[in-house]
Amino acid sequence: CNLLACSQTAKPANQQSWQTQIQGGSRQSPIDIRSSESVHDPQLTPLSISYDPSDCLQIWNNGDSFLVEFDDSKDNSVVSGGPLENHYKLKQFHFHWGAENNRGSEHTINSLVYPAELHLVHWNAEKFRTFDEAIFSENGLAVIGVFLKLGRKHDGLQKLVNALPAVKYKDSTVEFSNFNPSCMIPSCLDYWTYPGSLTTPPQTESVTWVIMKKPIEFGDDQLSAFRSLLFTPFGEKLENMVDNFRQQQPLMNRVVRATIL
Ligand SMILES: NS(=O)(=O)c1ccc2oc(=S)[nH]c2c1
Ligand SMILES: [Zn+2]
Repeated sequence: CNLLACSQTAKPANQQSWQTQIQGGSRQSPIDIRSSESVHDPQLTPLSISYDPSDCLQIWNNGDSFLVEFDDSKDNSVVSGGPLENHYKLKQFHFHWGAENNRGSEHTINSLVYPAELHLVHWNAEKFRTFDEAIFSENGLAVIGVFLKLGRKHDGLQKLVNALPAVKYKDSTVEFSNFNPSCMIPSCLDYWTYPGSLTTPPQTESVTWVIMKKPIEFGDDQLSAFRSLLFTPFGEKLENMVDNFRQQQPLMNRVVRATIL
């Protein structure tokens, strides 16, 4: 399923950047992935992803995005393999999107922007005791990024979309159960991987990024439901939750590796 060729050599990273980055940050996210500069690594095995829908707990509007949160007290929803040395537990997933269809994703592919991007956030439960400890630690997190493009309505996503009006306002939560995030993983498991950071504060450099090469499709009405959420709490000025993505950061001294499965 690999449609994007990648060469064997990695060119020197772009050292200049006009964009802001945390003081002294050398591995910030997101980045623009230049497929021709990615390095095919035959040692990258397929990801092993297994989620238990009964671990799904609630949806929370945290004022940045809406987080679908999972019970990480058991070992049922985990990712391993690929570039990961350990198994990582699913903590939450969320999205980033634009006010208009020409922007929204955080990562870009050869400068191509998608209207939205899904982040499945996992933490290294073999090395750390809690998620909060992991976000400040090397190899603490593994985030799977999946691009969303507009097209056919995504049937699996509709259950989530139907729950969004209940979390319209910042700091609202709603019970949400029996949802399997596997329905949002593309059938083609080819990916790029690189060492990076959280894309929102504290922007700690604790993330192994795994960006799926193929997007999933979802419908205009589903994206409109994302855009109907608010950054602001009940009773305050209405500000639609849109354009909640960070600008691309300099690659600096990093190589993006690619699978060809
Ligand atoms: N957008 S993201 O890089 O996936 C991400 C994931 C988990 C996070 O926890 C805090 S705190 N900020 C976060 C950002
Ligand atoms: Zn994110």
